[in-house]
Amino acid sequence: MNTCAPPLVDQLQPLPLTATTPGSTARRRVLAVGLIGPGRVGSALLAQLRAAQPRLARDAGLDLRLCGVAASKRMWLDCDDPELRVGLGSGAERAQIWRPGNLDEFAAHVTGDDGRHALLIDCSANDAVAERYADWLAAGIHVVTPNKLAGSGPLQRWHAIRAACANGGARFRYEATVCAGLPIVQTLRDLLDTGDELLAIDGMFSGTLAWLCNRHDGNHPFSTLVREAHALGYTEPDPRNDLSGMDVARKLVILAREAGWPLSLEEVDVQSLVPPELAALSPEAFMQRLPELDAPMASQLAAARAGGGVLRHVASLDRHGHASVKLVVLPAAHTFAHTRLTDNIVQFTTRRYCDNPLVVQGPGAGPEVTAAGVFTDLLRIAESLGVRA
Ligand SMILES: NC(=O)c1ccc[n+]([C@@H]2O[C@H](COP(=O)([O-])OP(=O)(O)OC[C@H]3O[C@@H](n4cnc5c(N)ncnc54)[C@H](O)[C@@H]3O)[C@@H](O)[C@H]2O)c1
Ligand SMILES: N[C@@H](CCO)C(=O)O
Repeated sequence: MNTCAPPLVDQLQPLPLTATTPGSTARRRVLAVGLIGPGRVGSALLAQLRAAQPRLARDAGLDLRLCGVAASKRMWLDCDDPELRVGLGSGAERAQIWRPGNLDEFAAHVTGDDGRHALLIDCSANDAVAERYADWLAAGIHVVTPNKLAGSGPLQRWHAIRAACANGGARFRYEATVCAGLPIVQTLRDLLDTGDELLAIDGMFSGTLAWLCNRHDGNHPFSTLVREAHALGYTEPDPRNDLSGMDVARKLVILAREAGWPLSLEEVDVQSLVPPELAALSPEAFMQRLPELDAPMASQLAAARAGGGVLRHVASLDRHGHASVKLVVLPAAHTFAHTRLTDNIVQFTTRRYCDNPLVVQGPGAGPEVTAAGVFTDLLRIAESLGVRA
């Protein structure tokens, strides 16, 4: 939800992404795009792509062609159509012709047979989609995703994805898997590529838990706040992934692997806020029993306050591969105590940034900012494309 007034910069002419003369076709590139997972993030991204298409064509010579949208059971092809409505609500369904979902057909359709550049965006939280990345990349299709399952899943699959990129030349970007739209993966990449050495990463990596810690002041039951965070699009599709600490653990694994450390999810020491008796329920049954978290969370809050501290969800990773995720009590003067709303904060301690770590901070969850992170990845790939079609 974006409640900010339009910034002044919107009134200025945007700068070109590449050195094109407006209207010139000298550097005009076509990028065919398919979106998988039109949920909260996917729908926000569709809206952003639609809004940016004319500007990108005019100022950057980039012809962004939205060729299809695939949901869990059905897909819609040939949707490079100004009438395509975003959000895919009931009105949109009436306006579109859906076919049964088939990711092979979907990828082939986006790729086309005219040698154009093709890019698939996975905005699902589905492992079966992540399982396809290596094949798509090997076939020359670029992949962009906020889905953490490939980056934090089996190491063998992760290596296959990296190998497919190295061998096939297609690019895989996943900035939005860590802290939504914040530049975390790219910052780490830049540090390492310029010869710095990572010593540790510490911070708050959950927008949902940051927001819950900020809002949980004793005036509202914790369960009410979790429902609100879900409705605002901050949580994972199943909020237990946030409350269990597993979503943050996945982010640590993604960053560790980026640094070349072969960390696996099982190696992260994670403290869960979900009691064992609620862990195996269906998502719907879990949401019904959410109030069972109210009393334990109220008592954690009271204990923190009694000691003059605040509750914060903190994660750490060091160069020996030790990774931990937990709810802690911090002194009210601590840097992490002064974050707002869904703020994430990530501290990189490196050989260069040693006495005073490099810090990135800002909103770390929500459809708009996450979609913007995905869009940025798309643009980074588009910048590197040659003219083909
Ligand atoms: N919401 C955030 O703030 C945020 C931030 C960073 C990353 N993410 C990640 O972005 C992704 C999407 O999150 P969301 O909040 O939009 O979730 P969502 O549940 O709103 O959307 C997911 C969509 O994927 C679809 N889907 C599921 N399986 C599919 C399949 N096999 N093929 C095609 N579509 C399928 C679902 O039907 C749904 O429309 C997740 O991987 C999440 O971890 C979300
Ligand atoms: N559910 C996640 C989204 C961003 O990855 C969070 O709250 O941080």
